[in-house]
Amino acid sequence: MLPLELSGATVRRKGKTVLGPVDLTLAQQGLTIVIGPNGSGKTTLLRVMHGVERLSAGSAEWSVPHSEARRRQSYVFQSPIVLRRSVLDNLCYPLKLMKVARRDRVATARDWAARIGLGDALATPATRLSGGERQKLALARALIRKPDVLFLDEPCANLDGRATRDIEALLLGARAAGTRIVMATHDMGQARRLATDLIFMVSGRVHETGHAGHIFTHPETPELTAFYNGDIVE
Ligand SMILES: Nc1ncnc2c1ncn2[C@@H]1O[C@H](COP(=O)(O)OP(=O)(O)OP(=O)(O)O)[C@@H](O)[C@H]1O
Repeated sequence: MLPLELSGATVRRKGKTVLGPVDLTLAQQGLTIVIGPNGSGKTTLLRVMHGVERLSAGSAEWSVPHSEARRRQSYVFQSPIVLRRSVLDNLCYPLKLMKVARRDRVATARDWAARIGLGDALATPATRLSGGERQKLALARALIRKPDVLFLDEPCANLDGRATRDIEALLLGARAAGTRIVMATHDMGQARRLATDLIFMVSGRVHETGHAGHIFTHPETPELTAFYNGDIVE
């Protein structure tokens, strides 16, 4: 379904341009990290790519029809959304929507529960899990569908080191299995650990973009240099 081509993609809200115009090609391979100050448009960019944000101008086109593209991608929010049901039911639900047979659903769900360290908590209501456990469950619910493309909006915000490490391991596993990942983060350490390429947003525009091997060591704009240094960028 890749590449995804954004051409002049623009989002206006209440007369204010919050994104764009953005021209961008999301290539076939890799793990793209989106960074930038608060309000720079990271979430809006992800939502545009995912196809849930109405464009005021421009376009966002996959190499397959929109309906097919939608089916083959998942989105994980910063505040994980879990059903008020058991861990097992949470994991079975996406498979049910995909019409997977019940026995296979349960086997796959058990396998994923074990992978995220919740193998002994199958019957626990998801609402009773810790923040880190809940985020892992939300990620497993996205990955269980084997999406071709996975969007994540700050999935490790407010998580401790261990939960963050677990989530990063799941993401690297998904990437190795062929899932194309696009993720917004505020954590520069995480960006350096995971990114194959970087998109740096400022004021709703793509300010700088490039491959990890180069952009972390040779930022071209003073704003990205300042951002790396932890200075305030507006
Ligand atoms: N529903 C809305 N109505 C009006 N403006 C909005 C709305 N949602 C977001 N915005 C504005 O759009 C701009 C981009 O917001 P966005 O959430 O995409 O930024 P972000 O980089 O993800 O920010 P953060 O790092 O704080 O999550 C901001 O100026 C924000 O105030």
